[in-house]
Amino acid sequence: MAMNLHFLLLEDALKFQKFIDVLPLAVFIKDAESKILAMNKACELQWGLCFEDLYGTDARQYFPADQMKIFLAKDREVFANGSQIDFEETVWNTSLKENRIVHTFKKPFCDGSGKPLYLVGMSIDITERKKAEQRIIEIATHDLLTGLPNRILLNDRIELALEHARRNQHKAAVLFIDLDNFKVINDSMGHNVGDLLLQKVAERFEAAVRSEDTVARHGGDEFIVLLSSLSCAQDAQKVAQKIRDALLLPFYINGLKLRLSCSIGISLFPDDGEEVLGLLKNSDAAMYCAKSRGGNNWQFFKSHMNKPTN
Ligand SMILES: Nc1nc2c(ncn2[C@@H]2O[C@H](COP(=O)(O)OP(=O)(O)OP(=O)(O)O)[C@@H](O)[C@H]2O)c(=O)[nH]1
Repeated sequence: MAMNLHFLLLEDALKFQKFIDVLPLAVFIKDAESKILAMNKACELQWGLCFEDLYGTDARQYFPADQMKIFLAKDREVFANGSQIDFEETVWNTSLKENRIVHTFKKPFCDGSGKPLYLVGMSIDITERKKAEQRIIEIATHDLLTGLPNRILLNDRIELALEHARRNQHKAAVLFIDLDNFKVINDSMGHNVGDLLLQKVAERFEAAVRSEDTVARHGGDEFIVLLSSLSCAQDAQKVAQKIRDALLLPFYINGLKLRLSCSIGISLFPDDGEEVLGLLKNSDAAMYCAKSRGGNNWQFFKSHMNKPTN
């Protein structure tokens, strides 16, 4: 029997157990020392343990120390405040041997004077929902082909980098990269080869920068690299050089040897703009300048680059 409710008669206890076993949510009852007095079938499944495993033994052998700490702290909160709490937590499932994310409610069961005697817990497994939410966020913020951050996430990262740079009086740089003559590869080798090449290009760019920097796909054959913390403009130049050189090594796709180059425009924070849009626009203008000089080079933004040409 998954309970030790000494305050109930045996017959009542059996009935009570049957009632709570019908519930699809995990239900458990604890005393003021956080000892489990009862749990239902759904709770046994959620924790991968049966009542006999827990009754009279030390629960610390089943749950990781950091989880136990939270379980006990939340129990104490309920007994101290006498009110219901609800929160998300991670619970180790002993039989699945994996962590599950659950939404737990803990409520005191009080005597006539309002003194908490027991704790009634109810918990719903939200692991799959969390994974689905995570997947939706992933899809909404990343480019499907390369797995790189997309424009939405990039804008967020630039905002954060600018905030950080303002606070710490650092520079930051936006590098606008456009592949040279990529259309020729698509047209001559086919879109599939073009797709594979874009994936490999993304890997090369990522390998060329530090982990705290961001490489994003802006769309088509355009990429943005955000250098979030620079001490001087020369550092941006060094990275641009590295990125350019990284592309010059040949790519091998389906037995084909392909060569590629890119044009890079660099805008600096705060020199060339203090906001996301301005920095992107100015790095784009600098990239066009690099392209107009034959590609395979990089240019820093200069104010005349934004002036219309006749
Ligand atoms: N394979 C593939 N091609 C893409 C994708 N997105 C955009 N493109 C192609 O990328 C090419 C970009 O061409 P353009 O912007 O004209 O530039 P370009 O040929 O690189 O020429 P320049 O920029 O002037 O050097 C076009 O052929 C697009 O169809 C994609 O997801 N996969």
